[in-house]
Amino acid sequence: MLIETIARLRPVDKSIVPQVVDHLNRLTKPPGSLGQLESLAVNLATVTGEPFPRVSPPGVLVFAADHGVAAEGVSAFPQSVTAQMVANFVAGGAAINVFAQGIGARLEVIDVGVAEALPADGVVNEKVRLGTANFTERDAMSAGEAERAIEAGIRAAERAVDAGCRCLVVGEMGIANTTTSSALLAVLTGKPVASLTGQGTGIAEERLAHKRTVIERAIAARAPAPDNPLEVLAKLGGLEIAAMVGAYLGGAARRVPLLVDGFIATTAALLACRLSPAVRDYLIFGHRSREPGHAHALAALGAHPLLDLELRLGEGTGAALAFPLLEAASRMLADMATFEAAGVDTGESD
Ligand SMILES: O=C(O)c1ccc[n+]([C@@H]2O[C@H](COP(=O)([O-])O)[C@@H](O)[C@H]2O)c1
Ligand SMILES: Cc1cc2nc[nH]c2cc1C
Repeated sequence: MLIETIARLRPVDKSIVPQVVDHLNRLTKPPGSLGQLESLAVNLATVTGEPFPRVSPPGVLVFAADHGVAAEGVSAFPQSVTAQMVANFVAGGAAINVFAQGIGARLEVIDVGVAEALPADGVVNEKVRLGTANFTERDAMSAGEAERAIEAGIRAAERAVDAGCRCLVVGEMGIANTTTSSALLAVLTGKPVASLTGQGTGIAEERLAHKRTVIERAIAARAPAPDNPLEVLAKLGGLEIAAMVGAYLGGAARRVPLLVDGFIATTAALLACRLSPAVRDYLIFGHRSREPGHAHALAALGAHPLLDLELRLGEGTGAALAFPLLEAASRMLADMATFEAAGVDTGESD
């Protein structure tokens, strides 16, 4: 399924660009005056292959899993919070529930590896294993498990598109997953661990040095080949990150715009692009996270996020908050009057 999805994935069709730019320049505004909203509209057209792309309704996918490295004391919160927050997602009380409702999204919560049993109702059970192993001691998971988690993500993206979603917001929940993401990024980018490691849920400054040491020790012990993204993912984790990789691959194969969230989501996006570079064209970056490593992850993808609200929550919240800008770009193309139709005189450029 992974191989077939990658084989189906094509770069976006740029032949539509002149038609869309021409239309944008006929709309009742000085050419280019809607700035980044205009480039966003062009992007949406190339992704979907439609001159009047539609992005509603969006689908929000929240992948949850636990991380064995939590045992090293790298998070400000205990591992139990992952399962408890999944229960909160099901009950509708988390930030992502509120923001998803605000944009009329279909929300799905997928358990790919929460360490505890979860209620059957309201969570898609794709549990690959009960959390990853502590990667300071052994590989986080096997290559087969990484592939199964990726495939759970592909299935989730396909379910959302089959249900009518025209844009995907990909989010996550997993205590200690900033440690995993920093380790992944250090290997994938070759940048020093210190520059990629931050406070996550809010560890004290003193504990940050310990978090860095844990990551450095783990990378030295696991020594994954940086040019083998599946090996990097299996050795360092995590299960929800693998599933997000799958959601990006599956969504790109179905030609829907993919809204990337914060630090963890961007790390997964980088992995997806290493597996299949064509994915890059489908990614729209929702926001810049407060987590310091996010800037490096964004730079590795040549990405410029839409919002900078100093968020550091995850769950897909920053991406969901950026969705109204995509909706605005889509409506601008479809609903604005042209100079001709509105009887407005054109300017010097025509
Ligand atoms: O999205 C981000 O940029 C982000 C930055 C910091 C923390 N988080 C969230 O916080 C959790 C990971 O933080 P930590 O400290 O446990 O590694 C995980 O559930 C993420 O969703 C998310
Ligand atoms: C409460 C809480 C909510 C979260 N949502 C995503 N990561 C989180 C981490 C914590 C601790």
